[in-house]
Amino acid sequence: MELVFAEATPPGRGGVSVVRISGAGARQAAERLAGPLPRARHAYFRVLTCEGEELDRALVMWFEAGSSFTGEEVAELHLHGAPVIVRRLTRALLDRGLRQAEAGEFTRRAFLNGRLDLAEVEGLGDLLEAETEAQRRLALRAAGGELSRKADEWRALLIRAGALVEASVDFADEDIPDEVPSEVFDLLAQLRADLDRQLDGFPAAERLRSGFEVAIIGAPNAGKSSLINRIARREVALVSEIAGTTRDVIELRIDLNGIAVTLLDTAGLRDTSDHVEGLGVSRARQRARAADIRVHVSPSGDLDGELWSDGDLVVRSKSDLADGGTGLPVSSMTGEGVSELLAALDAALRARTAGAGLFSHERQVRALDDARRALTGVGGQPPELIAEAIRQVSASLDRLLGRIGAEDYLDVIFAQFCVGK
Ligand SMILES: Nc1nc2c(ncn2[C@@H]2O[C@H](COP(=O)(O)OP(=O)(O)OP(=O)(O)O)[C@@H](O)[C@H]2O)c(=O)[nH]1
Ligand SMILES: [K+]
Ligand SMILES: [Mg+2]
Repeated sequence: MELVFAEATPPGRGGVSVVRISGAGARQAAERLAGPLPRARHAYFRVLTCEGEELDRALVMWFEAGSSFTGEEVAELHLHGAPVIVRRLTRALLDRGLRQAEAGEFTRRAFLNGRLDLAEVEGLGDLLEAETEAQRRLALRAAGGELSRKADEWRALLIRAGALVEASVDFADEDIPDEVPSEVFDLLAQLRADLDRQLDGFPAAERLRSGFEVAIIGAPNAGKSSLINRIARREVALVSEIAGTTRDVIELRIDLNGIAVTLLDTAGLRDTSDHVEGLGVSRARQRARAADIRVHVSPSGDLDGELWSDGDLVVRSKSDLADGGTGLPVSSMTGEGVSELLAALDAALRARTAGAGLFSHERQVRALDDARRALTGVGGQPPELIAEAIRQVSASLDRLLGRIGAEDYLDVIFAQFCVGK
């Protein structure tokens, strides 16, 4: 593999900037700048020199192939965190024929070298993007190999079942039908139940990873935009006494006690002859339907019967103006009821995350679903068919971990990584 390098820390000023070099010869490349670095995984404080000129004083270390992040020989230079130093070093490394790494290239190399499987790569990508505690926790489990261990567990079970099927085939006597031992069916039923459980837990896990959507809906002037502004503690949406102020859907990303939530402020729902407002209203309905929860807002505590879904919340807005009525009293003017509303939302979302599984990506679930399909109907067939089903499930698990069929997907996933990762 070609020798590549990149700044592993975010570009800009900081305490330190770390430049990582990966590939055969990484140590030598570092030694040309820093002098001899006899021991792997030892930090050396060195003067870096380039063309006889001092470049920086840095902490330098290297890792042998097989015990680094990428699996290749890696050197790390911990420089003073000034962009000008990184630029000077970049020039020096390019002059020496090293290439700048592409986005995600270090991780891609780690994957190709078998240091990470695809589920771990996805977890790592999620970890870098995590904004809330729930996202961080879920991503860390995936990056730490929990999905991979689950797949290994399933694989062990398949190997045992496969061996039993194999042993049941009596090659000597082709006239007597072969009996598959019942343990095989027990093992496959166990696998199937586990797959079911993980597939059932996907929607909640997916929401934990990507966030829930909560649509604030109601008639014009109900106070929807005022409410989202109150929650945001800033002016994210225009507010006016004119009915039909909001047209586009306005998104506010919040961290609700660790759960990522996107609140949607929407156009007031009504029949209108105004073309543009009409576009806004149909957009509002569409997004409201697709949302996980709708918060129905009106001064009387009414709800939109057409869009109502179990688990939705009802807010009686402008509670500072009038008493009585149904729904949670909330005033965006005084702030009354806002924290109660957020608490209710938190409880509603938390209830939906209760059965969250480990698998949170569509790609992973497709592989699990294939595996489950291969097991469907496995019962009284001849051993050859059962053996074939076992092979198919194995192939699905290989796809899950990216051992086969990942080529097209790799470019997509690594493009989301930043340079230096
Ligand atoms: N007193 C009082 N007035 C409010 C409250 N919330 C909103 N208003 C007023 O009600 C009017 C409409 O508020 P908006 O937040 O624009 O209502 P909206 O539901 O977003 O309206 P559209 O975008 O037109 O559908 C504005 O004049 C607000 O100042 C409240 O809690 N108390
Ligand atoms: K308004
Ligand atoms: Mg509005």
